[in-house]
Amino acid sequence: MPYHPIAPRFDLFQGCEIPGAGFGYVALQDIPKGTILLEDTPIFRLPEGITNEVVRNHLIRLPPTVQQQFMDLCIGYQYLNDGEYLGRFRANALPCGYDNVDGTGRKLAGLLLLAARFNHSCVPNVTFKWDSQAGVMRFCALSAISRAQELCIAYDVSSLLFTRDARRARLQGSSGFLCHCPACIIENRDSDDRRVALYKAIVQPPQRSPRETQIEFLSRRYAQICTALTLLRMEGLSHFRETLYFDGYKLCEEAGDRNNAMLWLAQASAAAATVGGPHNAEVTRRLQRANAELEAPNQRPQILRFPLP
Ligand SMILES: C[S@@+](CC[C@H](N)C(=O)[O-])C[C@H]1O[C@@H](n2cnc3c(N)ncnc32)[C@H](O)[C@@H]1O
Repeated sequence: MPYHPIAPRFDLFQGCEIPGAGFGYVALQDIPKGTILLEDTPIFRLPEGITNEVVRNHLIRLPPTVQQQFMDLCIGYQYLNDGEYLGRFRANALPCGYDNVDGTGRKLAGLLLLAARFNHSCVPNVTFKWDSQAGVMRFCALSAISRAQELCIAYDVSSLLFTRDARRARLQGSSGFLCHCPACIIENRDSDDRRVALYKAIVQPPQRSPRETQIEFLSRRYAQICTALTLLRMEGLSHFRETLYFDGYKLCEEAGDRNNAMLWLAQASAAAATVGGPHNAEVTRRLQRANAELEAPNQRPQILRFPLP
């Protein structure tokens, strides 16, 4: 049965001018965390390395109103040399799965006419995930959003763990604009320090030193994970919680602390559902396995070493 995307929730948000960032979306009322805001179907999906002519050829097959909507999209100055079609495509497309039709498995980017109006923020409150079965990109509220707040996605999730200057440089290089989001508009050394600590905890987790016992190392890593979860909250970030909870789960398993492993895994699953929708296959599989194992009475541990923070 063909999938019918939900209608955009224009009862919850509307488009308007955003100072310093062109057009964007703003909440019309308080929006609860997890609310599906938009399911958008790409007008076309294309691989990397295409030409202006290829984009034009896809566009001219579409109805004139769609062509006009495409031509109304913004084109960042660093894409001007690409030509008016490829430039607009590159400035507005989002990653939309892989090419499984021609067997190449190439990464594809898709042009979503409504979603192209989401601005970027380094404190994103909207997340998106490509649903390959339904052929739609789904946008959900990553946190509770207050009335009049702008709805923003992260164009580059990995750069959320950089300092303000590094984030701005990365976005200027990749997307051609100077970020004016709430986290970038004023310099904040404390925020920079927090993001550096988060980068270390998430991207460069520590190795066990030769002087440490295994339990000393696990305790040190556990303290770092708990601190990182607090820092994410202080920075207003909802991404990466899944990774940290999952690391907490593995740590508890390594320590033989199965009861707490289970609790950490449940948190990883809940965090994964918030960021990526309810179907994170790996976390779901491990959760089922851990549930089954915990049902065996002889697996129950006596010691609770690594409780959730
Ligand atoms: C995909 S479009 C988003 C919608 C766009 N604002 C519009 O008017 O159509 C990306 C462009 O929006 C602007 N933009 C998005 N996020 C921004 C931000 N955080 N700070 C400043 N400009 C931003 C930049 O001009 C960028 O090239």
